[in-house]
Amino acid sequence: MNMKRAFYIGRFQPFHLGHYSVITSIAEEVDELIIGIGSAQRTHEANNPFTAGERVMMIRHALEDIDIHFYALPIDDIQQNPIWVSYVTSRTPPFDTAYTNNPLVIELFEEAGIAVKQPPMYRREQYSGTEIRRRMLADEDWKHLVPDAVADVIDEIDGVRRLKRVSGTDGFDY
Ligand SMILES: Nc1ncnc2c1ncn2[C@@H]1O[C@H](COP(=O)(O)OP(=O)(O)OP(=O)(O)O)[C@@H](O)[C@H]1O
Ligand SMILES: NC(=O)c1ccc[n+]([C@@H]2O[C@H](COP(=O)(O)O)[C@@H](O)[C@H]2O)c1
Repeated sequence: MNMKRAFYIGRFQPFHLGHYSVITSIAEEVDELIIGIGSAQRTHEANNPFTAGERVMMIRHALEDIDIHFYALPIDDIQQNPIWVSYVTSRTPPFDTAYTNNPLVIELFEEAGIAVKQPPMYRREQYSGTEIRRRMLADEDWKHLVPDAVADVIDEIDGVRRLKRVSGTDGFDY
């Protein structure tokens, strides 16, 4: 059986409806999708508030209604860009296409001879991790920008409170 398998990487801090929209499109093109949870080691930081395990939960629950077989795999950063693609492929199922808009990731995959597809940006002004974290810190509405299941995970882990604490915006100095 010749399976069409693709790789989609992001930090997913948090997983939002832009990511969801990309994955629904990819699901129409491939049999299986490997979702790389990048910078897996980063957590409890203003730009990376959620753990790899929490991001696995977000993705697992958010994609329950999409008809695709996927693997969500945490991938730590390493210091050497030239061997990053080998590092990724050494811990993922085999794939033939990488989906990303990150210029460094595009460069590294293309140099390694792996086909890259750049998914079109979907309502980027709102569907952006940076914008969602900004709204969380400012007590503005953000739940409509993520799948309901992701909002539930963030509530369960008290994620907004953590983000405020690690960003130093809860009234304390760190
Ligand atoms: N609204 C969107 N529509 C389509 N693709 C998106 C959208 N937002 C992010 N992506 C893509 O998804 C991949 C993973 O993105 P990432 O997890 O960095 O989200 P982000 O919203 O860009 O986060 P941050 O603002 O925290 O950097 C990247 O290739 C990114 O370009
Ligand atoms: N040397 C490395 O570890 C290396 C190189 C390229 C991308 N990455 C990671 O890939 C991910 C790319 O995701 P984004 O497109 O969301 O930035 C990030 O987590 C980034 O740190 C790591």
